Order: sequence, then structure tokens, then C-alpha cells
Amino acid sequence: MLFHVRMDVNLPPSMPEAEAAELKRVERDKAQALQASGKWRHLWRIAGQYSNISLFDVDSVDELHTMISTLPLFPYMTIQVMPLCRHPSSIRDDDK
Ligand SMILES: O=C(O)C[C@H]1C=CC(=O)O1
Repeated sequence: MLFHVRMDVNLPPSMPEAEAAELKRVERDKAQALQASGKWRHLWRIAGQYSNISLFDVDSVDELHTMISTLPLFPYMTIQVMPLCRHPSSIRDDDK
């Protein structure tokens, strides 16, 4: 199952710089592990914003929820999820 996910990060300005840096480091490690697993298929920065557009390929909505809600930055993100299905006019024969 494919999901388009937008994540907008809002770290509180009062958060100490070292704490924010550590949070981002742990987040990066987790995001890269999920990408290596094939579950987090695409990760793109939205130009000019502390936001990303991602494509997840998971087995269920519950799996997606668990994946997203256990991200270290989850408490500081606004997240929008859009389920995707094949477009009847698509000429691609895969979903890559
Ligand atoms: O920077 C972000 O967009 C937030 C989050 C998503 C992946 C990652 O490494 O951090």
C-alpha cells in the first residue's frame, strides 16, 4: 500500500540547540534505516520549508501509523497522509 505523506516540522524555539541536534540525529538514523528497508521509499525536502514529502510502501495503515508515530520528531510534526492507488491512465506497469 502506497501513502503520500507530508511532514511539517515545528521545533519549539525554546528547545536547546544541543537537544534539537540530537533529536535530528536520531531521526535521521531512523529515517535512513526505514529507507534501507524499502518501507520509506522516497524522501524529499519541500524547497524553502522545514517540511518533507515522503512516499511510504507499507502492508497496512496500522504499520504506517506505527512507523510515523514512533519517529523521534513525531511530537513536533504536523502530518498529512494521503492513500494512493493506481491511476487508470497511468502508463507505468509498476508502482515505483
Ligand atoms: O527533516 C525532516 O523533514 C523531518 C524528518 C524526516 C526525515 C528526517 O530525517 O527528519
